[in-house]
Amino acid sequence: MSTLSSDISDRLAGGLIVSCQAYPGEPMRDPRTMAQIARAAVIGGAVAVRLQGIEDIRAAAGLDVPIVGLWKDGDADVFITPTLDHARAVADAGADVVAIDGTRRPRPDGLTLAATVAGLRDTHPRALIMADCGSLDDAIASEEAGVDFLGTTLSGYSGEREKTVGPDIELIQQIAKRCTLPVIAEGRIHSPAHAASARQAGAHAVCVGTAITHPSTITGWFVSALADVSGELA
Ligand SMILES: CC(=O)N[C@H](C=O)[C@@H](O)[C@H](O)[C@H](O)COP(=O)(O)O
Repeated sequence: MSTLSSDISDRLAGGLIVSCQAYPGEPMRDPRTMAQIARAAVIGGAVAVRLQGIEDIRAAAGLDVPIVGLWKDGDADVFITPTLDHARAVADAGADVVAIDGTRRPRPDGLTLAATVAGLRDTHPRALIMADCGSLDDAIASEEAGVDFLGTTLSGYSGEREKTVGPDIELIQQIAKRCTLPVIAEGRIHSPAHAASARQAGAHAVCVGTAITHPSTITGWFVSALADVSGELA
């Protein structure tokens, strides 16, 4: 592990990364809004923030925590920072850690994951790389490809694993046991208890998005709980 990588890894250790994302067409889809949410998360104790899109990453510059940046683009299966050009643009925008698709699926630019990692290292040696994986085999391949962090982001979304209710604790355990790199647990961590379980399962850090930064979904959780009670009372 390089000095740079171990510095950031130390800052993330045991901590919470907050993913601040609004989806196309949503009212909060605005870089200034996302930067404000990111600042609020830092005040709450986040050790890093995860931001989607070049403008959102730029808008969050100057925060006192590392930025994990990604760029969701395209209609292909591989859409999280899908190509080397996307990865370079995310690094140029100011991300300390570039999150890229870490699955073994074909990438839109035809490069392998290893070639993508090597290409980014060539032009942006200071950028660290997080592989967003969907399975243990993805994580093993990503580690071999030379990334810095292994995320469970795509578990339940890449076709290799069931979409668990809550985090995929089994996958976190499998990766932590089999791989050497730090694991970032991400995906459907919907409560502090989920976050604690992910950490206990071997995660180096835990990334939460929806449950902190997506008010429409959170509102929906409350609305359906009330609807369930109304059904029982009827
Ligand atoms: C699968 C995919 O596209 N995941 C994205 C990755 O950046 C985001 O939409 C998620 O919100 C993020 O991973 C955090 O997960 P959760 O929102 O479940 O806490």
